[in-house]
Amino acid sequence: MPLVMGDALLKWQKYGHFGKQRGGTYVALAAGVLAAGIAAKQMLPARASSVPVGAVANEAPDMLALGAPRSGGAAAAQKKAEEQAGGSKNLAVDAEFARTLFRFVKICIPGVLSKEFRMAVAVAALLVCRSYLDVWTSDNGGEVVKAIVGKNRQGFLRHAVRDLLCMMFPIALVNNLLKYSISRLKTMMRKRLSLHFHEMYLSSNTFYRISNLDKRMRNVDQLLTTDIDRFTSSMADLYSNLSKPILDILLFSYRLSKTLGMGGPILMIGYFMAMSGVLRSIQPPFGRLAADEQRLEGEYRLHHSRLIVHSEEIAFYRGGGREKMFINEAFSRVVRHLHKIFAHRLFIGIADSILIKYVATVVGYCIVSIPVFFADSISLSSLWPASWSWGPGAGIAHAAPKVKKEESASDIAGVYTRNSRLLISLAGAIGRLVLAAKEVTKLTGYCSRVADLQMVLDEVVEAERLANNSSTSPRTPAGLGARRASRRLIEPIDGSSSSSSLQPSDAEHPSDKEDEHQQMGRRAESIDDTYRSSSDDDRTPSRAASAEAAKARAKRHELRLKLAIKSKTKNVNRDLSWSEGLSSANSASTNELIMQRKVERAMVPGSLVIGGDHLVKFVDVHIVSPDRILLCRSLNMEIHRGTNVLITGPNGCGKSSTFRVLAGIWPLYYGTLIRPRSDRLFYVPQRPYLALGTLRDQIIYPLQWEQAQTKHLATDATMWRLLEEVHLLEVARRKGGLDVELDWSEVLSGGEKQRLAMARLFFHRPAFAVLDECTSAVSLDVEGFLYTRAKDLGISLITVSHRPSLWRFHEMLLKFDGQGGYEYRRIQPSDVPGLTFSVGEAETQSLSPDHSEEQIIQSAPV
Ligand SMILES: Nc1ncnc2c1ncn2[C@@H]1O[C@H](COP(=O)(O)OP(=O)(O)OP(=O)(O)O)[C@@H](O)[C@H]1O
Repeated sequence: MPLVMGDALLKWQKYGHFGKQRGGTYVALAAGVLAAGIAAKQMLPARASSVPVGAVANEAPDMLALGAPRSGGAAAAQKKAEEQAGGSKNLAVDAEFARTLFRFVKICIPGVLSKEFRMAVAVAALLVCRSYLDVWTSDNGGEVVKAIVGKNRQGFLRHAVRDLLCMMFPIALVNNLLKYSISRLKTMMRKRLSLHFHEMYLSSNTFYRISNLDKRMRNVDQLLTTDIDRFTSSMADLYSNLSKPILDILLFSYRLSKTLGMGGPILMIGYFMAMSGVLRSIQPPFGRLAADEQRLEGEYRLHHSRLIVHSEEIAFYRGGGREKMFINEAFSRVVRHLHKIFAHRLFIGIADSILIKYVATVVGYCIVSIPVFFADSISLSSLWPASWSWGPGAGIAHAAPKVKKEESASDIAGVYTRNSRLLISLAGAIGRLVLAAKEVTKLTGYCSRVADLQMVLDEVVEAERLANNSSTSPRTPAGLGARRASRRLIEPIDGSSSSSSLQPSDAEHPSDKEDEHQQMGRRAESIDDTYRSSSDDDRTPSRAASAEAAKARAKRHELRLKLAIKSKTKNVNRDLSWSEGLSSANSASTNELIMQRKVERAMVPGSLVIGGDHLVKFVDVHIVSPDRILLCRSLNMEIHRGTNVLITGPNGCGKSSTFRVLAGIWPLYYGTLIRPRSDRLFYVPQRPYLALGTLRDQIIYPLQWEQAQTKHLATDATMWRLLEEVHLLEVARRKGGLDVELDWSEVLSGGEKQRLAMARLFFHRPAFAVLDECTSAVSLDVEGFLYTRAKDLGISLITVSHRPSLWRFHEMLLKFDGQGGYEYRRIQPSDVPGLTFSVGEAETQSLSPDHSEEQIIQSAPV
């Protein structure tokens, strides 16, 4: 840029100062156009040399810094982001986009009284100020040069010293206030949108469903952090990058028209616009290339993060060499892909230079030469009829270049300086406008990603809400809608599953139990019909099927289910079948009778009944994985408070999955489930989650200390007592006590972590606890103590374990066969040689329906 300006100045000196004044003026203007061409070239987007959008957003207000070099790294990063957002999708700027954008704008700027709206108004006001200051700077620059060339000391002092000193404060203030306000606006909008999404994503178990069950959204973390940031930044940039250039172009063109006529600016604008269209049409698919680059970079990063996470295991295996191979291979793939991108950039860079730099210069020369060489035959103003009062020719017949022979060198210099600055500014404004058009395209990409997230969250949250509603009113269309919506969660994103069927696991042998299985198979098919019909419905924009259709489907299912129950062959392996469950209702407590009736009423697929604290009951529940594998069919199991159940079976048979369904984090597709409120059901996994915070925070998780104090009367003494009960007193003292913040998952051993999780269980004292191999790393003696303590507290234990030592703490056995079948029965002494518990005692516990919650709690020592 300085070279070009110097070159132009030399030409101006040659032809303007020493040569003919008129010719010199036009050559000076040509130099200005040349500079403008280069400036505009720097502003044009979407090519290897394109300006980073963020940089432009920040620099846009600073018209004086148009030619300033920009960070290549930032450019690359922004470009990557830009192309990633656009991806390989063709996203249109249409009414749908406008509607979606408007929805998000309303979230970001909730009303005219909001602080975001006030900030947007402030930015608009500052943009207007900035444009007027740009014009003033150009005019004043011209006056300064004119004073210098004309040796006008008074004029120089007035314009170069007094005026500039007076205006420097407002200019600096407006420039920096503008940058500050745009940044604040971005952050404010990001905050609004992020909080909006946090509200949905972190409500209930939506985060789990999104990442584990709903396969449509990948990298939600990236969407919630990076993409929302880019989207709001892009919106704020667009706001400033659209409004200011339009204002600038009008202002600068008007000013230039006073000396050049309107034709010059309009032809230049037209040329840049046309060329940007041409370049875009021959542009390689940078969106797809960048998406691939992101993927390969992601794979490369993944190898590094796996190395960090599993460093200890890899070190034990001495696997550094093998890992180096993985990492180097992944890195080579990145490099090869980058080379491909560079080759594309080489091609587009050549086209870019020719069309935007050199041909633009020629065009600039031609435009300003027309009045010089063809003054008598062609006038720029004659390109438009002077009679058009509204067009570019309006009033310019007399406004054609006003350079008179008698003008002095200082006048020419002043005109030159002002015009060249105005041309540079005009070119910059055109560039930003072109960029803003690109920004809109980019915004469609970000908008579509955020809109996808919004849509999935809407559906998952709605499914969750309806599922909760359905627990009290399972027959209502809302309940059916919930089940349909929850089924949608396992539809793969491409919808291919709509024609697939619910698959039995690979190990299944239908011939073994032909009769029973035929029936079950039919029922599984009926579920699949539901999947098909519901998935078709669900893909329609209205989502909710008509109430009639829902009722009809419910009726069909009810009928099928009744038939299935009626003709069900008795499973000899089951001690407690559904029919027995019904008949035993006579001896059940009133609560149970009410519950049974609820169950009868709830005989439509996938009904959840939130009951009291005394019962967990599965009635014909199918356990289905998110991959639509039927892990267990028609699970019937009844666990009264006070009964402890041991669950066994081969790996992958669905032991943990049963509790995913019980906890409500996997959808209940079929059957009826009765369970207590979520906070009365506790889950202790094999690898306990330890949150960030103190030891106290680990024990009371997920409560905060204030909540824990209110709800459980928690005190420091309780905390120490719990630590003592799980044999962690010494460890706690060694680590610095209750209030030391450490990364507990790092500083505790596997067994210590499991014992801490048991302290958490004892603190919360739920009605039922699912212990999923949660003492696998604990020594046998401590394990026995922990189980005894849990039972003493009145917690009914549902344990998944392969350890024979744990059998004695349970009365019932649920044994999966790994082929979709199971048995649920009382544990017999013969099951485990050397088992030492009293069967009579166990029987009393498990069969006593009158064993009320109050009795259990009262008998439990605290
Ligand atoms: N999020 C998931 N998406 C898809 N399939 C899953 C998911 N989680 C588990 N599965 C599959 O469900 C099946 C049952 O898993 P589950 O965790 O219930 O096994 P398990 O009986 O507890 O096994 P183990 O004794 O090894 O812990 C497995 O085949 C597993 O691959």
